[in-house]
Amino acid sequence: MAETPATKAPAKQTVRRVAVIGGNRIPFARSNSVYTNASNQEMLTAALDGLVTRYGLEGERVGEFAAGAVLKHSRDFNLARETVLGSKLSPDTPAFDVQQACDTGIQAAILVANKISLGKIESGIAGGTDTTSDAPLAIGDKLRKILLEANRAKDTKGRVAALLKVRPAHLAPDQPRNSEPRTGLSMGDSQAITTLEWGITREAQDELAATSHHNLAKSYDEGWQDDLVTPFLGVEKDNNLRPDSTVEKLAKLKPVFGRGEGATMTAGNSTPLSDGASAVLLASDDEAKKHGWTPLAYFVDYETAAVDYVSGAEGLLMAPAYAVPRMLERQGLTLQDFDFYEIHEAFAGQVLTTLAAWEDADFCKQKLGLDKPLGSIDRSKLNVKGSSLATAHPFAATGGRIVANLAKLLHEKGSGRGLISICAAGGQGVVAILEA
Ligand SMILES: CC(=O)SCCNC(=O)CCNC(=O)[C@H](O)C(C)(C)COP(=O)(O)OP(=O)(O)OC[C@H]1O[C@@H](n2cnc3c(N)ncnc32)[C@H](O)[C@@H]1OP(=O)(O)O
Repeated sequence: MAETPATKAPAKQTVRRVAVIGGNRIPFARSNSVYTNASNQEMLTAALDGLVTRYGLEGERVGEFAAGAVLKHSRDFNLARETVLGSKLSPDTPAFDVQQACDTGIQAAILVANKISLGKIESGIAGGTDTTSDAPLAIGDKLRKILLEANRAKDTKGRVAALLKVRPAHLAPDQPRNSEPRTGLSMGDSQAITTLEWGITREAQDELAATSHHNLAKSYDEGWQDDLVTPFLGVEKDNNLRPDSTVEKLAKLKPVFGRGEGATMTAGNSTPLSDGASAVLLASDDEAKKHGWTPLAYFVDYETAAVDYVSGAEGLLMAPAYAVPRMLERQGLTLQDFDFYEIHEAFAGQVLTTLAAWEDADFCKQKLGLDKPLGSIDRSKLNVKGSSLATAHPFAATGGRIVANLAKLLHEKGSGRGLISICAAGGQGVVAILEA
């Protein structure tokens, strides 16, 4: 009998492991310092081209480039593709934009990893960039509506009639806010509530901040940050780094989030607003072999979670505390089965409340449905090369920094497993596991 579409064998479905080949970033910078004239596209192109040069991809097509920025100008509606067109990659490389607030970078990596895992592409690059120095300013709603009306008018009389409605107050720009639309609270003020609820002390937060600076400073001294794309606009190092940070110095800073006696969050134990970009190359084993690339680590699993912070049922930045146990259960792992923990330091208070929640029997029982607490982690394995408090946190660039850092750490160790945890605005969180 002749083979028909209906009698043909089912289409091939593949699930493959996904290698992290390597990543790089430009040095991160505090807002309104050294990158005031750099756009998202320039920074992302620099991070991407760094990777393209390092892995011999000039003029080549990769399967896909997924990237994003949290704050985008309207001209950047097609940021990832425009970045490819301005880069050393082949213009035949497809690209698409991703946005999940501070989880943008890790989500971009997950999307690329899934496509590789399913056999749809052989390699891909994930990127992220953000600038708060070159933030998009929009015109206010009232002026925008008047201008649209003037644009629609059929004749000069109609246009003039519309434009005459403009009042001086309409000229105030609409600028991006660092606050949640549904609560009106900034990320910092939201976390200040959670920090207070969990009884996290000022000293514990300052200690975590000082450790982050010391770990990052040590990594520079050891030459570990050798894959940064430098100099970028003359910058060689993250300019937020303060190697001389001490708990005593940090204790002198005034609280900037929360109110009254319980306010413990300062500019020293919070990430600063900042600018920067990162990119990570992922590939199948076959593709890595073809190019002679040594995989640094493999993506094993990922999970996302979201919490109801609007009603106050949970803290804004607590989603990773929920995502991690789901992923651990699926993998049959405990919280202690890791050699490295990369927990994004949005605020020292966020890291410490997450760790406290995992140690708390009531939280683990009532909110996670577990018989016993997840327990403590070995703090000497946490953010060993520094994290966002020291590097700074250009929102969408942080995921790529963390994936690349962890993959490099696992490769150097030659074995083992690492946990990634990244909280984001909107009460969301993305977590992942990498293995050597
Ligand atoms: C999911 C997420 O990631 S949520 C997180 C998203 N990110 C955010 O919300 C960003 C939050 N950060 C901010 O809004 C701002 O950076 C703030 C409000 C914390 C601080 O802003 P600013 O007041 O402009 O900070 P600034 O850089 O001036 O620092 C204030 C002071 O702290 C000092 N300082 C900061 N870090 C340190 C340190 N490690 N050691 C000693 N002093 C320090 C500064 O020197 C400065 O001192 P000065 O006033 O004597 O000059």
